[in-house]
Amino acid sequence: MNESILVMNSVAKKFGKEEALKNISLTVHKGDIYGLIGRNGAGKTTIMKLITDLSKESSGGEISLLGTTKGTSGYQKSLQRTGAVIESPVAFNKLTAYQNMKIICIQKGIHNFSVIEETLEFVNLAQTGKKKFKNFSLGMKQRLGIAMALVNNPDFLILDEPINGLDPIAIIEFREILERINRERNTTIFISSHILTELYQVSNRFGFINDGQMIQELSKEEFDELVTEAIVVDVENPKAAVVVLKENQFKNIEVIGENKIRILDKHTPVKDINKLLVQNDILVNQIQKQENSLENYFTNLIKDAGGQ
Ligand SMILES: Nc1ncnc2c1ncn2[C@@H]1O[C@H](COP(=O)(O)OP(=O)(O)OP(=O)(O)O)[C@@H](O)[C@H]1O
Repeated sequence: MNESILVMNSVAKKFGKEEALKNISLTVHKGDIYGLIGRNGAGKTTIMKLITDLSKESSGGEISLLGTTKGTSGYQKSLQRTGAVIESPVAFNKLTAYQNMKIICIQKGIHNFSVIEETLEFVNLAQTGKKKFKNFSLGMKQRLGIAMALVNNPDFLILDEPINGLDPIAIIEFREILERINRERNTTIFISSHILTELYQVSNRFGFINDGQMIQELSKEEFDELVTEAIVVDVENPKAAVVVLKENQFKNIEVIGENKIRILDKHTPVKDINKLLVQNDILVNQIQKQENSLENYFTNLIKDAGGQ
């Protein structure tokens, strides 16, 4: 069975009379890059603040982190093995990346400053020299925030909306860094966003929250299964392709363009289609899974849960 890094069980949080979180339960497994997705005000930051003990939950419920329960003495030790960037990355405007990292090292009792260069290298900030934090791009600021959270090599990394406002190239760079942290440092990552298409690119599991409630938790495979509708094959001779596929028991096939056929059974193995067509001298240019839009899925999920 998968080892759990974070388990929240029926956790609630009220601000005055407002119920910001209503019985939230979620599980992050070791090795996950878990994407917490929810619109503005859904409760993402509140969840992260509860986990990191920046805020107290209302009565009932339980939070367990790296095998310890919040409220017990061991929890602080688990927090020392956790890095977090919540809300926006905080650093001194007039200091460089190196100087900001040095302050964090001192605060965390790390005396071996070689970790600074190493970590800055890891997040592609080693070449920023004398540039001050205030002159960094948003992507650079986010990456410095991560570097600061990584100095003590945490087992668990919490990142609140780190991809907000990044351009597509910065998102790709960001994804590569997260994947490296996850793979090379064995760090489990918990990351939030209100933009599913962006979170989709980096996460392997998802939790969808709306209005303080968990609507659905699922893996990327389960998610792909839900949004995939059909398989589209780009071939040189679509009519011949349909005949060959039908003769070999493939069903629900239609020609949808000059060079395209669509197979409405999303479970058909792509490699079998390719092999069969090539064996019958039909050239295949491309095979693609046709998907429902991710944002549509999210919007419908919220509607089904009673939101607008
Ligand atoms: N300190 C606070 N006092 C009162 N209400 C709060 C406080 N912090 C959060 N809330 C409320 O709790 C709800 C959840 O807020 P939270 O910041 O967790 O949402 P979020 O999903 O992180 O949103 P965003 O994407 O805008 O950051 C909101 O209705 C918010 O107004």
